[in-house]
Amino acid sequence: MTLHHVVDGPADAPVLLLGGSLGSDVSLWAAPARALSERYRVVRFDHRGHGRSPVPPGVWDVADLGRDVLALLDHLGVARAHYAGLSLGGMVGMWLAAHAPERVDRLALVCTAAFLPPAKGWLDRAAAVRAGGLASIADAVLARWFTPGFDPGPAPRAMLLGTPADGYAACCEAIAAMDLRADLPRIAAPTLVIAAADDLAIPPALGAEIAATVPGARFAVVPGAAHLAALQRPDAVTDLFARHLAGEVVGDAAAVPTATRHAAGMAVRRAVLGDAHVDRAVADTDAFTADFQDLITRYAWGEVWTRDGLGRRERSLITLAMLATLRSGEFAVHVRAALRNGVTPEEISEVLLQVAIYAGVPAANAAFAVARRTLAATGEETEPT
Ligand SMILES: O=C(O)CC1=CCC(=O)O1
Repeated sequence: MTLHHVVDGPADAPVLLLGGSLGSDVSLWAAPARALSERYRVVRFDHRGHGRSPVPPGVWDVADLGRDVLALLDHLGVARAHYAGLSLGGMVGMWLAAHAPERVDRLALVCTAAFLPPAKGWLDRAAAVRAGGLASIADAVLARWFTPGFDPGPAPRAMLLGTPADGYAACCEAIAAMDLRADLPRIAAPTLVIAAADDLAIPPALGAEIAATVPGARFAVVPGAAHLAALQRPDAVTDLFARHLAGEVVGDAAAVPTATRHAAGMAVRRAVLGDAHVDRAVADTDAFTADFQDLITRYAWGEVWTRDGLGRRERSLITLAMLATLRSGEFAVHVRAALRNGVTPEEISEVLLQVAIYAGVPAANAAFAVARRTLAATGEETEPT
């Protein structure tokens, strides 16, 4: 299978591959290709199941999409190329740089993530598209492609609606199954990660996590753009590509420590609260709560829960006492977290006795009730045996 592709620029120039997002085709890159083809042989391609590329039967994963790109390079007789990809295209770029490092020169990753839970959201979207076609999700997708008030004209909707439903759905399923986080430290290509300031589909924090984990990566944020930054701010994206490909040090290394805290916080938050809880919190995040979620992950989880001075078990005991005293709705979540951190039901009971003495019997009484229900739901024994 050969991916549909469009080539611009001199035959003897260095090759730049451009891979697009879910629901896009080669037209996504028309403006950057026009500018960059003065210096590069720009090869824009449609992922399988997209644009004019074939839609192979069956399921596939991001590795299959990456192998399609390697086959395209072979078809073109190109040993090594620069690669830039947006969203799904960036996911393919991370896979390529980690699994075929000899084929990737410089790498640019735009509005993308190495891991994009919850899987259920992607599987639900795939099912909706298989049942009702792209029209059934078009308004929701377009609302996140551009910032409110930006008029992209009719072309992006037509591009999305022109995507084969089976191809789109299979790529949603590939994203549901994707976890490239372990690949990131292996990427040796000089990497520029670009996020869009107003991207609600893949917020800048996820790009920052990539930049924090890929050795030596730089991070830049394009203002005034949402997810399809290549269409909304082609000038800014093209400028960053051009400078990065020319070897200029582009972007902000200072953003990386913040990203590191976010990545570390997210890892601890997942270990303590569980993937299901964190996936729900991430999925519920919107423009109103995004900054708060970022603060919690970076500060509570990335700065305090990660400190060495106390173990997670001790932090859980203290947290239970405080949440019980405050009669917080988060108490049940932290009962489950405490079990994960090695606290026993007997110790939870001791904590609540202490709460009764120092914070008051009513607070302890309410917490005992919640703790008992929560422990029963997790299958923990609460009666003396
Ligand atoms: O369509 C979206 O919601 C955003 C997105 C994720 C991967 C991709 O290519 O687009």
